Amino acid sequence: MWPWLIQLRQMIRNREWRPGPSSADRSLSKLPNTGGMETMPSAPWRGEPNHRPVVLATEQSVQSGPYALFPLNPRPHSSSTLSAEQASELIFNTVQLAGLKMEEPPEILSIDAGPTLQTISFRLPARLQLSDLVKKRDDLANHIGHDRSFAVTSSPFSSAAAFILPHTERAFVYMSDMAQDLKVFAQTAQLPMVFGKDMEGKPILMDLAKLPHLLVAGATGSGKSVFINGLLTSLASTRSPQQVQFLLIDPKMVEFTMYTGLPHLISPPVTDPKRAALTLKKLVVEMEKRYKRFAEAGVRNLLQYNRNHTQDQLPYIVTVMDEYADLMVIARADVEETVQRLTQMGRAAGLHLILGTQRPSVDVVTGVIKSNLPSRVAFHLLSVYDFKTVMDTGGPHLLGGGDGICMLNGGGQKRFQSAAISADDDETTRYIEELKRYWQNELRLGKVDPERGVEGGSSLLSEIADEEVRQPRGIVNETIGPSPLSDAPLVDWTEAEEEEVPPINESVYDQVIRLAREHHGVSGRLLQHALNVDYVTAATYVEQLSKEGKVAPEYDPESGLKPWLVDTRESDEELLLRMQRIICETGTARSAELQQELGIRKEKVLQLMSRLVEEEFLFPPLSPKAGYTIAWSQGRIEQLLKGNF
Ligand SMILES: Nc1ncnc2c1ncn2[C@@H]1O[C@H](COP(=O)(O)OP(=O)(O)OP(=O)(O)O)[C@@H](O)[C@H]1O
Repeated sequence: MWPWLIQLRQMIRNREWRPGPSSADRSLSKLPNTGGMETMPSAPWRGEPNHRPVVLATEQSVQSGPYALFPLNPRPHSSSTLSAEQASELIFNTVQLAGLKMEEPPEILSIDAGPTLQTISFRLPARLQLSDLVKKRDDLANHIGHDRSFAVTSSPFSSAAAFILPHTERAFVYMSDMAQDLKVFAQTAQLPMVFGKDMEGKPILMDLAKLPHLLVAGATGSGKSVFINGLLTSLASTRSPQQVQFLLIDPKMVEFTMYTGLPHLISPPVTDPKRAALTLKKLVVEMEKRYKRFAEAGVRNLLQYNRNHTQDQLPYIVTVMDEYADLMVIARADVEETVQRLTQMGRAAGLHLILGTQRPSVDVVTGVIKSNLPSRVAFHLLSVYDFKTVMDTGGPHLLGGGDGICMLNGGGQKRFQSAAISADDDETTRYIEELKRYWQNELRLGKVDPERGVEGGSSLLSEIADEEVRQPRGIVNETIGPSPLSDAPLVDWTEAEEEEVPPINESVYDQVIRLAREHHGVSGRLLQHALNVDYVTAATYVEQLSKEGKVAPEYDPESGLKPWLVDTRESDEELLLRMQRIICETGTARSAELQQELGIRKEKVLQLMSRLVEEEFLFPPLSPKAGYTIAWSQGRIEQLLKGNF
C-alpha cells in the first residue's frame, strides 16, 4: 500500500484532512449523475414537475428587497471532497482491507459532492459484485473510518457501485445561497419555499400550494426548527402579508416568538394546546366560509377566486404546528378530526398545514393523518420504527444538523441538507427583525395596502377574528422588535359570548379613537399597522369600539372599515359635568350605569369618578363591595340640577 494512502486514511479517520477543491471533481461532474440516494438508489424522483429541483439563472439581482436581507454564508463549500485519484486509492485500499479482491485502483466514474455527503461511483472489477460489497458494508465502513453514515449503493453506470461518505467538514447551506433561485421560483410558484440542497448540491425548492401540506419529523436537535424557519422566511420574503398569512402554533412556547410583530401573522403564536385545538376549528370554519364564497362566485379554488376578484383577494393561510404530538395528547379527537378535514379539503381554499413532530409514533402520526399527508420530511429520528412511521420504509442513518430525507406527494425519497438562515442564532434573530422592519416599512409607505386582501371589508378571516376575539393583548408595542406580548396568552376563544371585554390601556385607547376619527371608521388591519400591534390586539380594539357603540357592527363594503357612529369630542370637563348631572338625577354613582349613559369606557368612568372624589363631589367606597356615595348636600345638588354650575 502507498504510504500516502495510509496517511490519508488515517487523516480521514481523525477528521483532520482538509484538501482544497479539486479540478478532477470539476471534470467528473460532467458525467451523468444519479442523485445518489442511499435508501433507494434506483428510485426515480417522482415529485410533480414543479417540485423538481430548480437550478436557475443567476443574472437577476437579489440586491434589493427581502432577499437581500438573508445573512451570507461563511462556508458554502465543503473542503473535504475527494479528488478522483484520492477516491480511487481510498476505495482500492478499503476493499482490500475488507478481504475482497480488487487488482488495481478502480476507475472513478463520478463524484457527486453535496453539502453533507459525497457519492463516489466507481467501475467494479470483473469478479466483484455490488452484493459482495453490500455484504461487507460494516467492514468497509470500519476501514474507511465512518460507521453508521457510510453506505454502499448501486450506481447508474453499468458494472459500477457507489460509496457514500459524509464530509469530514460539512458545508453550510444558507438561505442566501438560494435567494436568487427563490426569487425566480417565486415568479411561478404560489407558496415558494426553499428546502435546501440535494446530494449533488442542487437547490431544492417547493411550492407548498402543490404539496399541499407537509409533515416534518425529527428528534430533538435534528434540525426541524431550523428547517421550518427556512420555510417560513422563504414565504415571508416572497409574499406580502396580503398574499399569505401565518398561523403559528407552538406548544413549546419558544420556537416562534421571534416572529411576533411580523405583519404576516394572524395572531401571536398560539402556545396553549387547548386553544390551539380551538384555533384549528376556526380554520375549518374559515375553510367552509371560503367554499361558500367560492360557490357564490362560481369558482373552484382560491387561485381562480383571486384572479376574478383582484380588489378583494383572499390570502393563503399557512398554519405551522411545531409539536403536533403535544396537541394530540391534549385534544386528540378534535385535533385529529380538524387536521383530517383541513388536509383533505384545505388546498382549494388556500389553507395549508405544516406539522412538526419529534415523536412520530403511530398514535401521533395516525393512518388517517398520514393518508392525507403525502408530503413528508424526516430528519434524524431516534428509532428505525419512527422513520418507518413517517416514510413507510426503512431509511439511512441521518446525521442530524439538517441532514434530511424528503418524500413529496407520495413520490420517491430524496436526501437533502436543509437550508438555515444562519448557523449563528443571533444573526438569525437579527435577520427576522430586519424582515419585520422591511414589511412594516412597506406597509407604512403604502406599498402594501393594509386595507386590501387580508382584512378589508370582505375577508372572512377578519370576520372570524373579529367575531371570536374576546380578550385584548395588552399594551401597544411602539418600537419595532419582538413584542413584549409575545408570550402573553393568546386570545381566549373559549370565553363565553357575554364575557366583557377587559379595558384597553388609556393612552392606547386615545390613539385608537384618534385613528378611528381620522379614517371615519376602523378595521383590525388599519389599527394593526398604525399602532404596530398584532392582529388579535387590533381586532380586540375594534370590538371594543363596536361594543361601546362608537363604530357600526358591520364593515362598510366600500371602505372596508366599521364606520364611525358617534363623536365623543367632549372634554374631560364636559364629561365630568354630565357625569355629575346623571349622578344627581339618579341619586346613585354606579360605574356600569355611568358608562352606559356616557358611552365611554369603564376605565375612563373610573378615572373621572376619582376626580369627582378629589373635588369632594363623591365619597370613595368604604369597602371593595360598597359603591361611591354623593358627598354634596341636597342644596348643592339642587343648584346643579337647576343649571347653576
Ligand atoms: N440546516 C442546518 N445547517 C446547519 N446547522 C443546522 C441545520 N439545522 C440544524 N442545525 C444545527 O442543529 C441544531 C439543532 O437544530 P434545531 O433547533 O432545528 O433542532 P430541532 O430538531 O428543532 O430540535 P428541537 O425539537 O429540540 O427544537 C441547530 O442549533 C444547529 O446548530
